[in-house]
Amino acid sequence: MSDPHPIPLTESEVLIRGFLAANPDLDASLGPIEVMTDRYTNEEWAAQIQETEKAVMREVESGARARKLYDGPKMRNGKEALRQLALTVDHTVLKLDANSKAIDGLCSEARTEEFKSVCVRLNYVQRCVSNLKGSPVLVACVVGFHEGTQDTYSKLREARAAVAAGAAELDVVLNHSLLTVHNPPVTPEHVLSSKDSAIDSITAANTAKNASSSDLGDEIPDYSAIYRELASIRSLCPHPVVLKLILETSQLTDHQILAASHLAAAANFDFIKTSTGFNGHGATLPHVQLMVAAAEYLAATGVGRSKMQVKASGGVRSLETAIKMLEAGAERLGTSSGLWIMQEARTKVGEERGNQEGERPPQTRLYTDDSVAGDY
Ligand SMILES: O=C[C@H](O)COP(=O)(O)O
Repeated sequence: MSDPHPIPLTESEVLIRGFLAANPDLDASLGPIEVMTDRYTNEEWAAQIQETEKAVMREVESGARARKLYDGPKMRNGKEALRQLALTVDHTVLKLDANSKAIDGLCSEARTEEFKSVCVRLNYVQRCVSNLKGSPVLVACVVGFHEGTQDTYSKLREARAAVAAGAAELDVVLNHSLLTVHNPPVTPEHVLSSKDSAIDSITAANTAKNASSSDLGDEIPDYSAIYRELASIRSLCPHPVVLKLILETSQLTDHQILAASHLAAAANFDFIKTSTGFNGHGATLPHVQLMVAAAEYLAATGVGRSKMQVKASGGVRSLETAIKMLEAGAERLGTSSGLWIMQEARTKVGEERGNQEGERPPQTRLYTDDSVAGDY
């Protein structure tokens, strides 16, 4: 029999075809698949990323980016501001010990507050979809959470399963270890001074170990492998599925954040998102500014089909932080403190309007631990 594919398949194509062959039942639900190819070598990606970095850093270092303010919800606008704010919130529960009751609570709060979405792990997607039937609240599911180091095939399987269960949005964790593999060693002081959980210290210690075992500081990271993974997920989860790439910015240098942003845009992701909330610090203002600058530059130079949005997540636990992130250009907030933020917003609206509209929600429950909002 003659070869049905006379042109050699790219690695993305092989991965996607392999996935479809192993999952024939998923095929019908996929819709038209545009198989995205591997496109460039690592050196070619590196050259493009360098251009992006030069342009974006020029703007950031001049101070122009930090001065740029976007329209956030203005509390003096009362209910309209509350509505706008709520529509930026992905109401999130990702703790492993979350139970069905917490998930049901999350959904009913999201309905009441009219949040944009609930963001959960795969095992709760179906439950959320059924809880939220008939409401505009979307269901978002994390993929590769929270390390991002799972192999591409398992991320594809997870992503497809989430879509099949009714998820409208996928928050995919970048395999950031592919970017940081050649980082210089992290100092033991850094590991010890980490204010993060024990798990983060282990991650940091491993990163340090990996970094010190290689002496490859000048090597180009495997950009092709990152692009291949993102392009495969995009191919198998076409629009209207919204794809967000969680960069885990606490683990990355500015250069690496820009490289990841560039690859996400090239693979037609819809959002770049700062953090999982489980590894290192969460969203910081400078990182959000950097990512917004990157998204704008990449759109202006035609990388990707449309402009990526930025989601600030991890440690967004107060109205003040939420508004700062939105004014820096973030368009979505990933937070487990959505109720608290809305409560603060209602109080503020009440204050700014002579207490006319200062009603409070019936309950305020945090889905986070008791740690203080990060001074990021
Ligand atoms: O994506 C969202 C984060 O996991 C939420 O983090 P947070 O619990 O610090 O709000």
